[in-house]
Amino acid sequence: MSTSPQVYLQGMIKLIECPRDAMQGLPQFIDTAIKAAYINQLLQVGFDTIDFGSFVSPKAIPQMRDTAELLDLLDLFDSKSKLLAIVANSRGAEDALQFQEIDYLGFPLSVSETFQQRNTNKSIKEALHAVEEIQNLAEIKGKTLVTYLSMGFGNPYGDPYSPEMIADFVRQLYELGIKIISFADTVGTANPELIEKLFEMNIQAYPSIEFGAHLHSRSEDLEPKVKAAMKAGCRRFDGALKGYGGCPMAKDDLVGNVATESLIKIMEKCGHETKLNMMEFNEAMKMANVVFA
Ligand SMILES: CC(=O)SCCNC(=O)CCNC(=O)[C@H](O)C(C)(C)COP(=O)(O)OP(=O)(O)OC[C@H]1O[C@@H](n2cnc3c(N)ncnc32)[C@H](O)[C@@H]1OP(=O)(O)O
Repeated sequence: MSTSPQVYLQGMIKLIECPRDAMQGLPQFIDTAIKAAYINQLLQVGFDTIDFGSFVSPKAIPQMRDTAELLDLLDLFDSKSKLLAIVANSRGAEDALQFQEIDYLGFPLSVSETFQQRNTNKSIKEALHAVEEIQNLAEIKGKTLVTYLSMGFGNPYGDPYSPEMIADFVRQLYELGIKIISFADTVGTANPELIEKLFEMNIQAYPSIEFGAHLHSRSEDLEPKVKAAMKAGCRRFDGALKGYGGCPMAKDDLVGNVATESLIKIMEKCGHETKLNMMEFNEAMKMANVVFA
């Protein structure tokens, strides 16, 4: 049965561009000035949010060690985009919250015990405690914590997984006052049926929470996945130009980020105007060729 176009059209789409995710795993350090030039170009495009950097251990993610310096080089005054920085402990949150320019903190929570350890050296219990601390710190400063649920569609480590487990994580996050939760398909295991089910059950149960999709997918599989999320009411999508990147802490068979240009095409097919400046977007695409060469 085909889906009525109306299903896709309700509500504004938010596109979150993730240069941080695109860059973080690259072994050769990208000069801070080059990062800044690229992000400044992205700031001209009109994305809702730019996930631009992270305040984490430079030993864990060496590429992002210059996030504080990078901020000084960003031209934010004529951009409507908001900035998001990833943090993985209270120390990182305190560092990020010193910067007025940052609107959102992002925390990588995981439903996989193995991945939570691997990514943040914490158990899930410890990570949930960190979420609580960071949420409190963010609230004091009037900022919003976005919580990612990585391995949200299954994991390659053999850890337990079920949609009901996800619902339980969402309940706990709701009780901590979390307003935005993004389901991350960190290694690209999701299928359209699971995506629809997960978004539908959680959006219906928690209408006050904004749910997002941080998918990793081969481009040929992407459209049905995005449509499944949209059909279930998801209106927040993460992507990275040309599909660069992915989490370096994840298992070896990592699939890249969702290519933003593919997301835009799918949104347009579904009748959504993305309201992006496509001239600036095309400039950013040209720059990506150089930054990620
Ligand atoms: C799915 C995704 O894409 S998520 C994004 C990618 N993943 C990430 O960004 C997660 C990064 N992970 C981390 O930064 C780490 O696992 C941590 C910091 C959260 C925890 O690691 P731990 O080793 O337990 O931290 P611990 O507190 O023992 O400190 C270890 C070192 O990191 C440093 N460190 C800890 N937190 C921070 C921070 N927020 N900023 C800078 N340095 C830090 C410490 O000073 C210490 O340095 P030293 O060895 O020179 O003394």
